[in-house]
Amino acid sequence: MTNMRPPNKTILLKVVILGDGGVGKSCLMNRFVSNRYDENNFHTIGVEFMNKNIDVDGEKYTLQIWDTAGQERFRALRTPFYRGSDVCMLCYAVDDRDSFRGLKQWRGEFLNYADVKADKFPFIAVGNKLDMAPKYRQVNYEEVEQWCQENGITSLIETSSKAASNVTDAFVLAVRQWKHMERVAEIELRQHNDTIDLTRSIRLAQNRFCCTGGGGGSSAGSTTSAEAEMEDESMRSGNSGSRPSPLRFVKRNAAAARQTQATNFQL
Ligand SMILES: Nc1nc2c(ncn2[C@@H]2O[C@H](COP(=O)(O)OP(=O)(O)OP(=O)(O)O)[C@@H](O)[C@H]2O)c(=O)[nH]1
Repeated sequence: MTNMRPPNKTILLKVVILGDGGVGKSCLMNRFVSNRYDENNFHTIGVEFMNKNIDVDGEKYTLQIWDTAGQERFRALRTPFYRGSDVCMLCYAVDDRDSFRGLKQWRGEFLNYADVKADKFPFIAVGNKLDMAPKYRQVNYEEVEQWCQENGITSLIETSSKAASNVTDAFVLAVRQWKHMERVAEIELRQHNDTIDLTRSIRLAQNRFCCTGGGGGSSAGSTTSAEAEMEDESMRSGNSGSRPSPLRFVKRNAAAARQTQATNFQL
């Protein structure tokens, strides 16, 4: 028994999306939840959230996605909502270098207000606006990958809400990152306790709950990614049978074009 979750229950995860104003956080959420894209989105004031059901690696999740205001003047309105998050998506736009530079500050703000440990929390970096013509690109995948490695962020993906590229994959990656952290926490817990006290609620890296309801969200309800069929061991390379060394970044689908670039954590 690896955890105390009853089988066939839906796991509710709070996913918070952070990043500079205009990088496309609201568009990302809307594309994922409703498959809609609005070229003339208004700036978010404070926070908004939407639910979406998704199956990942044979488990059902309801993602409660919190879209936050990126503009500095709304700082006080967004920060109270960081607590209780299970996953944090750090967003930048590939055509906006400042938004990449801002990731450090966003990560710091989140760690401060969510009150979680940096090395125990699942962050994922998301580079949006992948559809922009190459001449407008200001941020290279490789430099973000490097920054992620230096800051203990183990998942990176580029997306386009406009072109609907990699959007579901980004959320699947986020769930997998959460799952990975949960397993690490469980292993640590077992190492510290030979006997697990089943009457004690295990608060792993973050809050999480089980629920039986559908959680609202899109009428489309549950989304099943082809990748979601892969076992959680797919946090390892999908096309390599050998066990990779720990704490190493690899590119999934290395042969794929930039459009599908994603970095994932290696167990
Ligand atoms: N080319 C391109 N433009 C995008 C994409 N996503 C969003 N945009 C554009 O960027 C604008 C801002 O997107 P939003 O989703 O509102 O940005 P945000 O990060 O939520 O901004 P704040 O609410 O101010 O924090 C949109 O109105 C679109 O015009 C994308 O994938 N590609």
